[in-house]
Amino acid sequence: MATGRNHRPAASRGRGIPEATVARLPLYLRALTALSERSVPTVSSEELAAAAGVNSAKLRKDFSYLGSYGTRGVGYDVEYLVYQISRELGLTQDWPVVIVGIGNLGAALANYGGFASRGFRIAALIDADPAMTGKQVAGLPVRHSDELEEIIRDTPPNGVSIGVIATPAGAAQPVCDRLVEAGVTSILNFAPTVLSVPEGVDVRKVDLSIELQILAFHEQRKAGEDAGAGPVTRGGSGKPTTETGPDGDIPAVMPA
Ligand SMILES: NC(=O)c1ccc[n+]([C@@H]2O[C@H](COP(=O)([O-])OP(=O)(O)OC[C@H]3O[C@@H](n4cnc5c(N)ncnc54)[C@H](O)[C@@H]3O)[C@@H](O)[C@H]2O)c1
Repeated sequence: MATGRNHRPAASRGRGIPEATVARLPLYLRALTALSERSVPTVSSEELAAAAGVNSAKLRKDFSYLGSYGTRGVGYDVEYLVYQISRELGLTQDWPVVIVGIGNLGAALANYGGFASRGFRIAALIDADPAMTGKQVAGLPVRHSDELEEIIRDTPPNGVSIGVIATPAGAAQPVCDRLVEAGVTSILNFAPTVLSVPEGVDVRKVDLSIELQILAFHEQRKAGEDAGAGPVTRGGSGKPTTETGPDGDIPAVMPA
């Protein structure tokens, strides 16, 4: 059974920010972080919307939920918005994450430097293969899955609440069950299977092959339009799109 620990970011839900807005906040944050790295002090809603691939009216509405309205003629303060969005997303605190399944994908994820810089600390790498135990991946020793529960419960300061599943599809549900039983309340699933979880547990699913299939669909449509059916439009919807995601039809990372 999931423990009573509340690992959920106090953020959004309690204050009634729509899920669609929450899903766009990381896009704004990514664009704002790039501006911040270039020491850009302020940004207009139009510029930021274009950089994030979101409609600017939607952006202004989203920011109103954060209580951020910008200054007419000046725009939004980049550093302050980075702070506000990070706080809203719960990124001002450190989130320990475990990755289960340290094969090709799990090792690539472990080696990805972008987690730490966004407030996610890899607490442990877990694999069922005894031959993997103790091997160093991304500077961490792989731990055997027999230790999974202990790792989830005992990682300081409050255990682990986020688990990444990168096992073969057949192992994903049992791994998910064990993670949840030990106290994990958020799961990022890369395995091509639909996970069932109890209420209160969030699952996000990443499937790059689905993204490719969506691109193939748009390519096919563009090819049809090129053949004379009408003007060529990006994304096939008649409006310019830089990215399909929370502002578009299909999320890049899907709820399970
Ligand atoms: N979502 C995507 O876009 C995407 C992309 C690539 C791969 N995948 C999926 O990710 C998964 C991993 O792919 P891969 O290429 O890394 O496979 P892989 O075979 O290289 O690695 C899988 C690892 O999981 C471990 N494992 C198996 N059962 C386990 C269990 N019960 N507990 C802990 N560890 C266990 C294995 O020992 C192995 O090290 C697959 O399900 C694959 O389909 C998804």
